[in-house]
Amino acid sequence: MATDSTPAPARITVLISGTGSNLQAIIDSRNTAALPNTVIVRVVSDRKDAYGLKRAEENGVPTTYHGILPYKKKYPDDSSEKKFEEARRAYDSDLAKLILIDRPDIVVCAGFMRILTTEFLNPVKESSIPIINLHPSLHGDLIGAGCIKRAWKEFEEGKRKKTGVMVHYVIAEVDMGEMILQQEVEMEGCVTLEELEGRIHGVEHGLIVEGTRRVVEKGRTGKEGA
Ligand SMILES: Nc1nc2c(c(=O)[nH]1)N[C@@H](CN(C=O)c1ccc(C(=O)N[C@@H](CCC(=O)O)C(=O)O)cc1)CN2
Ligand SMILES: NCC(=O)N[C@@H]1O[C@H](COP(=O)([O-])[O-])[C@@H](O)[C@H]1O
Repeated sequence: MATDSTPAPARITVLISGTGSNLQAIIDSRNTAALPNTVIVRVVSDRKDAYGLKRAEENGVPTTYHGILPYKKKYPDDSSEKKFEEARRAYDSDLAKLILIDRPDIVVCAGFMRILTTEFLNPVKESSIPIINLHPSLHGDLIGAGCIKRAWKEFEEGKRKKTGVMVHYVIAEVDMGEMILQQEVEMEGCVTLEELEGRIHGVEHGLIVEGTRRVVEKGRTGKEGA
């Protein structure tokens, strides 16, 4: 409830597909100096078994499972060129309708493992709602899914010594939207992939909260508070 002095809390919708450790970081940061005056209005997962749904439920956050299967059954065309294109577009169109009902001020992709089509991006953009994504690579370095494993392979081959994490705006071109902030992660000294994953996740949890705060702040004041 807004009062004359305190604005209404910024409304956050989070999209997930899995464990939800980054969602947990956002949950834990609500209404702290790290993420002041915020409320998570919904968590949406494309995977029914995503542990992040449980994290949300345990913290009183509304959840929705939005699965692709009914769309693949309705639009079964998996021909080589189609690749369930119609199913994906119908899925994304309904996903946009679903999240717009909550009137979010920001949509955060926190381990959401689907490429979003313009059927989702356009309606959300028309509502002037920013969409941001957490990505385990530096801007313009590695693109798409499986970046941590790819960075590790190149490290083992002596082709790289560092990787990183970024938070960026989501546009149609995957992982190429304007960077909001990023942080390098040194790979030297890592003996296993799991060790690198631990270093990366440790950086992610801070970056996703700060990236969300900056974009929320920009929505409030017009300036991204760095
Ligand atoms: N249009 C955009 N969509 C998404 C972006 C983006 O920047 N633009 N960021 C991603 C997150 N992401 C990397 O950060 C990412 C996630 C998933 C994939 C991918 O190839 N997914 C496959 C597999 C889907 C499945 O498992 O069923 C796919 O969608 O075919 C690439 C990048 C969020 N989306
Ligand atoms: N391309 C997107 C991508 O790879 N995202 C990655 O998914 C994981 C989600 O972890 P979480 O479910 O524990 O938050 C995170 O490592 C995030 O960087």
